[in-house]
Amino acid sequence: MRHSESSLSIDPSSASTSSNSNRIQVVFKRNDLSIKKPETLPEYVNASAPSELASLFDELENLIGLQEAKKTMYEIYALIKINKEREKHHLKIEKQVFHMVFKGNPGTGKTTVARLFGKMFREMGILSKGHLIEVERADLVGEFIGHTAQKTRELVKKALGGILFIDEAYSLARGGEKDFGKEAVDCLTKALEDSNKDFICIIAGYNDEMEQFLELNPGLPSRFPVHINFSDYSVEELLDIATLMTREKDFELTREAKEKIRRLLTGIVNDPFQQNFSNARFVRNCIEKAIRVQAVRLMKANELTREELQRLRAEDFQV
Ligand SMILES: Nc1ncnc2c1ncn2[C@@H]1O[C@H](COP(=O)(O)OP(=O)(O)OP(=O)(O)O)[C@@H](O)[C@H]1O
Repeated sequence: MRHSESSLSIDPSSASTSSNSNRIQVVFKRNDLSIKKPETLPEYVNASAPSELASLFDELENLIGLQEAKKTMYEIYALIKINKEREKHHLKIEKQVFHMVFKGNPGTGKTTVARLFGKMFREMGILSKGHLIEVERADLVGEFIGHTAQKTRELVKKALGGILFIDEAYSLARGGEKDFGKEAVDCLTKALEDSNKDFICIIAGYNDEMEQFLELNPGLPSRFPVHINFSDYSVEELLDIATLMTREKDFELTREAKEKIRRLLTGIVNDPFQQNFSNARFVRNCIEKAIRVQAVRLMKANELTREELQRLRAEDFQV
């Protein structure tokens, strides 16, 4: 991860002209913070979701960007509602499978959304518990014959009632035919076959590698019918995330601090040699570091006002 500003930085105003530019933008006010948010929450969700679910929809809606994830959840909610109506009229209801593929770069919100989806599925009656079991290759793959199947089965059991989230799922395909990763995939495929099982499996990772992973076993693509792309955030979205994160921690960014972060992000996002940029996680790390730097600065101050304790200044962002 690069922490230095790039010499290739461009006019910040052009940084926001991403693929998101044709979305409807409204100014969303929560407390006293103004963040531009796309207007997406359909009226039917507002009107019909019970309170616990409505507050989870709010939580989803308040996440910056993530349009595909939001749209998918609105569709699933509508489907569940309409199925209930069909039931009343004795019409057939096709049971849909909600195992999903989350495709996107690091820090684009995949785990955050998976955790929230779990709770929302619980409230919608799709899952009984809604918890998230997050695993990676080492959790699934064993060291001797039979060990992998046992480990995988145990994790599926733990995930019952909730979500089994497999991060960097393609690493299961890393070792080829002889690797125990293949055994894990086969075992998982079998668990997914049982559509009555009360759990949802989400596999996550980078775009291309996920496509290759799905080709590994002919049974896999049809078992993961829901695909969600997690795009890299634009500079404006990352700045909105920075504002949200600081607010949630009871801090605030001065105008100069925001400009400094904007310049830094513009440099990184437009750097053609930039690799492994971790999107919102990079922003979180920057803010956490700035909070430490601010603490040292404040230790030298004569007087500590409430405002100064909250204020993150440009000089606190030492990159
Ligand atoms: N849209 C968003 N709004 C606010 N915060 C976000 C958003 N997306 C991500 N974050 C924050 O960024 C951090 C990284 O997010 P998360 O772990 O969900 O990403 P990820 O895609 O699962 O990353 P990885 O693939 O590297 O595991 C978390 O602290 C999360 O709270």
